[in-house]
Order: sequence, then structure tokens, then C-alpha cells
Amino acid sequence: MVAPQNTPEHRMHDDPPDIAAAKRALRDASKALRSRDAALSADVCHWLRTHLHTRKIRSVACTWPLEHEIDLRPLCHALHQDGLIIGLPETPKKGHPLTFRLWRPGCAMQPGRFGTQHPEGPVMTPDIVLVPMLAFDRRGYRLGYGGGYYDRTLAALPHARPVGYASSMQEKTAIPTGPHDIALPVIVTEREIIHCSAGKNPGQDDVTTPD
Ligand SMILES: Nc1nc2c(c(=O)[nH]1)N(C=O)[C@@H](CNc1ccc(C(=O)N[C@@H](CCC(=O)O)C(=O)O)cc1)CN2
Ligand SMILES: Nc1ncnc2c1ncn2[C@@H]1O[C@H](COP(=O)(O)OP(=O)(O)OP(=O)(O)O)[C@@H](O)[C@H]1O
Repeated sequence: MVAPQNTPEHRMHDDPPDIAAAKRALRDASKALRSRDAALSADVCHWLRTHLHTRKIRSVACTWPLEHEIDLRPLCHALHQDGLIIGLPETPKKGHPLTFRLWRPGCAMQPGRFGTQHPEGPVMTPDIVLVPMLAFDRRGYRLGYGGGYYDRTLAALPHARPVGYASSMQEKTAIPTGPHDIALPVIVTEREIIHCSAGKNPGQDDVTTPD
């Protein structure tokens, strides 16, 4: 969560205090549910690849895993093999959107903020943004680490289609939402591809097959 700041302008951009507190509590509880599980990661990669194959796309922003997170590295390799352009996020100072840099198998990774790593390659604009989640609901709302990075990034990339991913254990009935939260149109877990009820559908013209 961004620390509350003292000017009216900053307060306007932050979640109301009750929402911020509810997100903090849920974030702490959800962190305890994570574990790096190779079989679970493989299943999430499988369903993500299945979903992405139904879209007419050229490029995908993936993630490079933090400790305890689902590992999308096998998906990066598989999608690269499929001929897609792969980007990975570089994490800027809080308050700014992520940038995505071109990744290729074996490319050097640089250390970044909060233990992240990113490639040195050129900045790219993805058709699809895979969005990591600590918790989610079936409306499509999500909770991340509290930097507001993905909400800012999706607001800055209105033509990119977001696809959330998480373990099914991280599903909640309803995530507390603030004014900047963007509902995702689709969420993938190790069990299923969820078409969310509240998510807008940016990039719909890239649909080739119903899924
Ligand atoms: N793999 C991955 N990459 C990602 C994200 C992510 O969630 N997962 N991000 C999503 O926005 C961005 C990085 N944002 C982050 C923002 C805050 C913290 C953070 O506060 N980390 C805590 C430790 C959290 C924990 O307990 O595990 C810390 O560093 O103290 C981490 C990442 C971009 N890259
Ligand atoms: N587009 C935006 N413009 C201004 N403020 C924003 C924007 N998106 C999010 N914020 C603010 O950033 C703060 C952190 O947001 P939030 O708690 O939703 O992060 P998160 O979604 O859990 O984290 P992340 O997206 O990094 O995974 C909140 O105060 C939120 O209001």
C-alpha cells in the first residue's frame, strides 16, 4: 500500500482508509496461503497457454517469479517457442506504471526493486498483460502487493487485455475495491479459466475462437 500522504491531491488518489485497511488485512492473510508448487505452476501455465491460443495476439507481458509465487518461466519459453513476443516488467518507483522489456530465452536479467528482475532489452507494448494476484474474486477484482502498479499500468495501456492468474486457493467472495481498481475480464487458475462478471473486455477484436 502506498503510505498515506499529506496533501489533498495525494489523498484523492489513495484508497479511502477503511478500504486500505481491509486490503492490508486481506493481503497479509493471502500471503500466508502462497507456496511455490511446481505442479500447480505447470497447470496454471497450461491453462494460460490454452487461453492465449484462442486470441489473435503477437505479444504477451509475463512475469518473472518472486519467492512463493507461481512460476511462469515455462510459459515464457513455451510462448516464445510459439512465436510470440515476450515482455517482462521493470518495476519503477511507486506511483508510476510498469514498463515491459523484451525477453528472450537465456537473456541476462537485471536486479530491480522489491526483489524483481527484468531483462535489459528494449521496451515493448504488449497485447496481453498477465497479472499476478495475491487474492481475487469472480467479479474480476484482484489484490496485489499494494504498489498499485498493475492498476496504473492497465490504466496506461487501455488496448492491452489483462489476464489474471493465481492459485484457486486465493479466491475470495469479494475483494474490497477502491476507485482505481480495474476488474479483469478473465482469470486463470490451476483448475479453470474464469470469465469474470465485472471485467471490461478491452482488446475484444482479437478474439478468434470462443473459449
Ligand atoms: N513476479 C512478479 N513480478 C512483479 C510483480 C508481482 O506481483 N510479481 N509486481 C506487482 O505489482 C510488480 C512488482 N511489485 C511489487 C511491489 C511490492 C512488493 C513488496 O512489497 N514486496 C514485499 C514482500 C512481499 C512478501 O511478503 O512476499 C517486500 O519487498 O517487502 C513486491 C513487488 C512488477 N513485477
Ligand atoms: N491508476 C491509479 N492512479 C492513482 N492511484 C492509483 C492508481 N491505481 C492504484 N492507485 C492507488 O495505489 C494504491 C495501491 O493500490 P492497491 O492497494 O489496489 O494495489 P495492488 O493492486 O494490491 O498492487 P499491485 O497492482 O502493485 O499488484 C492505492 O492507494 C490506490 O488507490
